[in-house]
Amino acid sequence: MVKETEQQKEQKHLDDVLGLIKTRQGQLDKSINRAQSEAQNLNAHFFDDLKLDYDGYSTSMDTALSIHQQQQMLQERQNAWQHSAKQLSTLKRLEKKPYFARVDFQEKGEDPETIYIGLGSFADKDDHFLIYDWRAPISSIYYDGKLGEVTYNAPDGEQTVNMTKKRQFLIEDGKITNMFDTNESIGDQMLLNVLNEKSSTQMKSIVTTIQREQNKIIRNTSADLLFVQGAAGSGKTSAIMQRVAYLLYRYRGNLTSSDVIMFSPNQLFNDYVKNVLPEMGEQNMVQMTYWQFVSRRVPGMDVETLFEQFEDKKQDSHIANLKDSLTFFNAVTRYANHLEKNGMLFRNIIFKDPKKPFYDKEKIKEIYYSFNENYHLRNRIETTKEALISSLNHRVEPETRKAWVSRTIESLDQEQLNKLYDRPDQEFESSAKEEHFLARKIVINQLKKVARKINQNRFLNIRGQYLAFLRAVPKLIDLSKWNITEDQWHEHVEQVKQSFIDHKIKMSDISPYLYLYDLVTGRRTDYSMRYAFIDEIQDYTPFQLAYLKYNFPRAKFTMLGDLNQAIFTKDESKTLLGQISKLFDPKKTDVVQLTKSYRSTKELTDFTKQILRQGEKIEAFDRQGPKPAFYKRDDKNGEYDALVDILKENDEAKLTTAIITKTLEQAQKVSEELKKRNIKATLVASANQRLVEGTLIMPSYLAKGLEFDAVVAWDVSKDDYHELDETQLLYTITSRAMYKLDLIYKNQLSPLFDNLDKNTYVNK
Ligand SMILES: Nc1ncnc2c1ncn2[C@@H]1O[C@H](COP(=O)(O)OP(=O)(O)OP(=O)(O)O)[C@@H](O)[C@H]1O
Repeated sequence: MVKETEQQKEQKHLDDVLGLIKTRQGQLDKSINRAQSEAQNLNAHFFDDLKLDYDGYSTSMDTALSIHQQQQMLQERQNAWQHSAKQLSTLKRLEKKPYFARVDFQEKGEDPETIYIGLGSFADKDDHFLIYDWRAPISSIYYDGKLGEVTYNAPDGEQTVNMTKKRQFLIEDGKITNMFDTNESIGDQMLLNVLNEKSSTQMKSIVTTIQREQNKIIRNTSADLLFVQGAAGSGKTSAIMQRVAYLLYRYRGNLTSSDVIMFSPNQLFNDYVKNVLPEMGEQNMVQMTYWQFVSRRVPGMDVETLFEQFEDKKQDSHIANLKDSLTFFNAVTRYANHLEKNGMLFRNIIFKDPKKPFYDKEKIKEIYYSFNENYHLRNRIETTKEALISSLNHRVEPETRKAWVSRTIESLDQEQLNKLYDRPDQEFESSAKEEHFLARKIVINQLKKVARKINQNRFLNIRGQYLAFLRAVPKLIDLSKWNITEDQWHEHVEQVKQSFIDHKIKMSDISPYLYLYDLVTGRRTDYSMRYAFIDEIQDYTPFQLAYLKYNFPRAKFTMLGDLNQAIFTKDESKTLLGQISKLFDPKKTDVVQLTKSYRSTKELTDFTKQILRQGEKIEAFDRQGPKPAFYKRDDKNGEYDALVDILKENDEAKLTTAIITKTLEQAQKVSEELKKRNIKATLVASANQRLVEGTLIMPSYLAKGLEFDAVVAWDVSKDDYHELDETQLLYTITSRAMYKLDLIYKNQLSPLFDNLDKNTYVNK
C-alpha cells in the first residue's frame, strides 16, 4: 500500500526531527544554566571586582568605567540567556506538533526542495531549516496556491516556483495520525477535522488551515487601510489574530506588541481571544473597547454604556445621524480653526479669594488673542500658559503682603517652621527679613497649586466650549439637509447641557467633545502606534473612525466587520465603507470580502442567511448538523419547559449552550426561572464579566464576536422582534451557533422570519 509506506517514511522523518529537537533542547538547557550561574557569579562578585575609589576625579572615572564594564558583561550574559530561553520556548511548542504541512517545489534552474511548515522555525545548523515558521515568506505558497506555478513575496521581490506537492499532517504526541495530499488551497478534510472540535471559552489559532482569502488579509503590508467585509463566522477575528502574529514576525526588531492596538466590541471578547497570540509565542497587543478609550479621558463624567446605548429608545435618529457623520467631524475642525480668531471661552483661576479671581478670564482671553495670526491653537495655548506661569513670579512679592500669609506664619509650629528654612541654623539679619523669607516660601508653595491648574488647562472651559460649538452648528451645517429643524436642534443642545450638569455624556457626544478638546489644547496624538485593528467595524460611526484615525496618525488600519450585523448603527452602516474611504488615500486602500462561513454547519448558515433580506453574500461551508428548530409555546411556562428540555438534550450531547435574549432584563428573568428549576447557568450581565464553562445566558449586545456549540434564541416572538431594523440583531444572535440552533417563541413568531424556506428548519 503506497499510502502506508509514504506515511512510514514521513513518520521516520518526524522521528528524526523530534530527535534533533530533543538534542537541541538539551544543549539549550545547559547553556541557559551556564549563563544563569555565570550571571549569578558576576552579580555576587560585582563589588569585589570593582575598584571602589571615590577620592580623586580620575579614579572615580575608573570606578564608573569598571561598573559600566561589569554591567555590560551582565547584560551580555542576560541577552544570551534570554535568546536561549526564547529558542527553548519555541522548541517546547514544536515538540508536540513540530509541523503541520509539507510542500515540495522547484525554483527555475534550481534543485527541487522540500520544506516542512510549523508554528515556529527550527534549524539544526546555521540556515539548515528543518522547520519553517508559517510566517516565513516561502510558507505563503502553502496557503495561497494550487499545485503548479505559484508566486510569493520574497524579501527581494516576487518569486515564482513550481509547486509539486502539498501535504498536510495531523500529528498527536509525536505520531502522525493522518495525512492528506491536496491540490486545494487547504484541503477541506483538514478544515473539517479542525471545525468539528467543540467550542471552548477560548478562541483557537487557525494557523494550520488559513484559507487563501484570509491569507491575503494576514500578509497584506501595503495598504494604509485594509477593509474586510466578512460574513458572520468567516474568520475575520481569527484573521486579525494571525495578522498580528505575522506582522510581529515580519517586522521583528522594529515592531513590538505595544505598537499594535486592537479595538474590540467588548471586554468579554478580549477575554475570549487572549490566548491566541501567546499560544503562537507572541505577546498580546494593546486591547481595549472604544468605550474604554474615550471614558478614561473624562474621569469626572459618566459615559453612556453599551447597555444604556442599546436600551435607549428616545434617540432622535436624524440628530444621531448628523452627530455620527464625517460632516460633523469636519464641522468640529472648522469650528476649532475659527477659535484661532475668536470665541474661546475661559474660566477664572481662583486662588484663596473666590470673589476676586487670581487670573480673570477676560485677562486670560486678552493674552490668548494677543499673539499674531501665525499662532495656531497649540502654540496659543502653550504661549498663554508660559505667559501665565511667568507672571506668577511677579505675583509672589505682592502676595507676601497679604493677611493670609502672616496668619499662616503665626499658625505654624516649630517643626513646620523648621521645614521652611534652608538649613536648621539659618540666620537672618532681622526678624523682618526672616518673616519676609518665610512669607515668600509659603507663597511660592501655595502658588504651585495655581501653576498646576494652569498646566492642566483648567483655565479653559471645555464643556462650555462644546456647548458653544453645538449652538454654532446651524451656522456651520445646513440642518435642513439632515431633516432637522433649528428648534429641534436647540432643544437637543439644552438636553446635552442638562446631561453635563448631571455629569453624564452620551456616546454620540463624547467623540466630538474629545476631538474639540484635543484640537483646542493641542494635545499630541499617538505617533508611536503603528497598526490599529478595529473589529466589528459596523458598530462604529464614521465620526468615531475619523477620530481614531486622528489619534493614531502614523498607524495602518485594518478594519473588519459584517455590515449585516450592525446592532448599534443599523442602516447607517450601509454607507460606512463609502464614508471611511474618504479618510484614506484610495490607492492605499484594499478591500477584501470573505463570503464563506466556517463557524456554522451548512444547515445553520443556510438558515440564518435567509433572515437578511438583501444582505452581503454568504456561502456555507459543507459541514453537517441538525436543522434549526422552532419551539412554539402558548405561554411563558411552556417556553421555560421547552428551554429546560433543550438544555438537557445539549448537556447530554456535551454541547456548550448560550441562551441569548434580546435585552438584559429578559436575560435576568431567564436566569431566575432556571434557578427556580435548579438548572445551573451563568448570567452574563456586563461586559466586565469573565467567560466561564457551562451554560451561559446573555443579552444580544454582549454576544458580539463570540460563538457557542449551541444557541437558544430566546423569545423570538412577534412582540419582541418586529421592527425591520431588528433584523441584524436577530442575525447576530442566530449566527453565534456553531452546530445547533433552537428558537423559542410564544404565540406568534416574529414577522422577520416570514420569508423562510420550510425545508430549512423543523418545528418541535
Ligand atoms: N481557516 C480557518 N480554519 C479553521 N477554522 C476557521 C478558519 N476560519 C475561521 N475559522 C473558525 O470559524 C469560526 C469563526 O471565526 P471568527 O470568529 O474569526 O469569525 P468572524 O468573521 O469574526 O465572525 P463574526 O463576525 O460572526 O463574529 C471560529 O471558530 C474560527 O476558529
